[in-house]
Amino acid sequence: MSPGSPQVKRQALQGLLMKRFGMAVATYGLALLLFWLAVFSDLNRLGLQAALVITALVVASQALFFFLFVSGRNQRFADSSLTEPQVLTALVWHTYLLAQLDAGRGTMLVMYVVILLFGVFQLQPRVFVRCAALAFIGFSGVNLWEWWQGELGSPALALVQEAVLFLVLTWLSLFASYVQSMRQRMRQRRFALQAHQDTLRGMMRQLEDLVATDELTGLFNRRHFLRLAEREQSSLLPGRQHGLALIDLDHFKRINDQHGHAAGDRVLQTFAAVASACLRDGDILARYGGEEFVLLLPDTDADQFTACCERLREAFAGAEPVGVAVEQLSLSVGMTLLGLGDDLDEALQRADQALYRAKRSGRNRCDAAWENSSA
Ligand SMILES: Nc1nc2c(ncn2[C@@H]2O[C@H](COP(=O)(O)OP(=O)(O)OP(=O)(O)O)[C@@H](O)[C@H]2O)c(=O)[nH]1
Repeated sequence: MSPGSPQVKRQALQGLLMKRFGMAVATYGLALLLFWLAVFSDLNRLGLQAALVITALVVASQALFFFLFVSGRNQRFADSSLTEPQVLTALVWHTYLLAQLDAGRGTMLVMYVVILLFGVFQLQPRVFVRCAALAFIGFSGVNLWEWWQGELGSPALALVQEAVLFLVLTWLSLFASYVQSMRQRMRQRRFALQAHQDTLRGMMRQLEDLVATDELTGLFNRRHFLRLAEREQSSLLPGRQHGLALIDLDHFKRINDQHGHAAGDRVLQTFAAVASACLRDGDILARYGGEEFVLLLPDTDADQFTACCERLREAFAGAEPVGVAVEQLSLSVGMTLLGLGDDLDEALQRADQALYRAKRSGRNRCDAAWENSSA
């Protein structure tokens, strides 16, 4: 599984969500502690038994969320963090517990802020306002109900609490909206940056191709070939060898002189196309310079390599460059083998000497210099 794969990303996100849920549970723990302090200090209207039932229900609601996260079922929801349901559940519990308090109600108002802070970074402004409104309506409902029942101790104090809660919730909603717009802007910047990076990467690739490629034939150039050949040589297994050949088109000067430089170029392109078609994917063919080419055939022996070069020579002899009426095309090849400890320059010199012999013996042939290689 690669680090960037969707599964790994999902696992990392799930880990983060579990951590955040752990924070929420810890906050519940503290809130329940305060609740029980209120129960034992007679600030709470609930009896011991009712307090126990409420505590059990609160724990059960958190157990449900825990189950959703642990089983991965949270991922079936549009927002897998389940922030809104968690915040709403906490608001409902908190409002209920506030309703059971007498004098301590004002002090515990601050817990609304703690609950809503969980949604500041995750909830859309609209959803956040909805949650804040629920908190305010819930608290106002408690006060109104008690006032209606004639149980509200101090209506003036309740009014001040309402005003403070309204102010704090309004401020929090504005803050949440600001945070969301900042996040949106940062996300857009990140996308723009990623797009720039992709463009740069594409340009780098194009540049690398340009630096490695011969413009006329589309084959690798000499410098890139030497780099690839060294890499191939270092990956050779002991006792195995690569085939190395220098290929030179015969009487190429004559083609240029008789048909023009453009026709000569087309013959070079024809060779590149014909030779590429004769070779396999892992074989490395490059333009070594002028009308000379170099071939590296990985992991081969003298017989297989000779057969490959002969096939290539025959294929070129039968080629017909478009728009160039050349009587007879031919090439000469100098072959050698390259072992693990061999010097690449020396191997190229061996191939060059074999090529020289092929030319001297009348061209249109393959000659080999196996003798100094470990063949
Ligand atoms: N059209 C064209 N000609 C090129 C290019 N590069 C080198 N040449 C020509 O290739 C010719 C090579 O000539 P020579 O080195 O005498 O070799 P040759 O005529 O093939 O003779 P042998 O190799 O002995 O068979 C020269 O005339 C170069 O100008 C190129 O990119 N395009």
